[in-house]
Amino acid sequence: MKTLSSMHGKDLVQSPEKAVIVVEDLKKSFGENQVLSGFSMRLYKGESLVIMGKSGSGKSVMIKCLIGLMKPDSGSVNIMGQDIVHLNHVSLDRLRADVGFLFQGSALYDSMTVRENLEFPLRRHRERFGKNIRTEKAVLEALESVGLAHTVDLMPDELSGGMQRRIALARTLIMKPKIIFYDEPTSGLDPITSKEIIMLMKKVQKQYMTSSLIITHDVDCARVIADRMILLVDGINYAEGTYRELIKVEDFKVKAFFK
Ligand SMILES: Nc1ncnc2c1ncn2[C@@H]1O[C@H](COP(=O)(O)OP(=O)(O)OP(=O)(O)O)[C@@H](O)[C@H]1O
Repeated sequence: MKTLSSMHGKDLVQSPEKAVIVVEDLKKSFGENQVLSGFSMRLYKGESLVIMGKSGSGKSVMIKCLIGLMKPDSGSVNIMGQDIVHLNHVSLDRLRADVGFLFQGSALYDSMTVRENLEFPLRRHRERFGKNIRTEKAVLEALESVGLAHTVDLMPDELSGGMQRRIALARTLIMKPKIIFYDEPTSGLDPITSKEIIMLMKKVQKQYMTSSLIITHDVDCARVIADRMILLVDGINYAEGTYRELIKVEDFKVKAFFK
């Protein structure tokens, strides 16, 4: 099989020691259905890496293997120096505090105010911040970074879909994660709100100096945000490169993404 994985974005420093996630030769099957058949990737510090794959290509399976929710059949996943596949629950939970998630739907708790929604992860990971964390300050800081400090006492159903997504991002940011996983961050949003979310993701990436792994179908989102992209096809990292590099590739499986 022809792979195009040797192409890389040129602008980022991609020395191995700068990798915050290293995935090697990940394989996962369900019975006869081989979903991942040797997927490898690296996410470098400060980078926005977009992974695209068509529906059913195994993006969710891959993410679940990355965060320890699913065990791969073989291969390795290393996040910030820790071997995820063999990590115990306690260490995994601790590591997950360093990794923020913004998943599809990004559900807020309907019965809690915005403030309570943001306080929730702080309480859950109290040992990370100590007893003396100034909760109110942390909540307002996170809300300010998504431009929604004025909503602190509102309930989720008083907010638009785009605002709810931004609050969910604030709830992720309050943990000061080193890596953020975004799963379809613009799904279900209109084009203008999608653009706002993408610009916000770019802004917080700089402000919080995070590394981002973004799963999306949205080519416009990828074009704007990706420092580098990986196309997941046939269970492998079929093609890798910047948006500009990939749109020039004369391979029908790659071209299918940019039609
Ligand atoms: N727990 C499971 N048991 C059996 N098969 C599964 C399981 N989880 C996923 N699969 C299969 O793995 C394949 C990939 O599914 P996955 O959800 O990862 O796709 P995806 O790329 O995330 O798709 P989408 O973009 O539509 O969300 C599918 O064929 C799916 O049926």
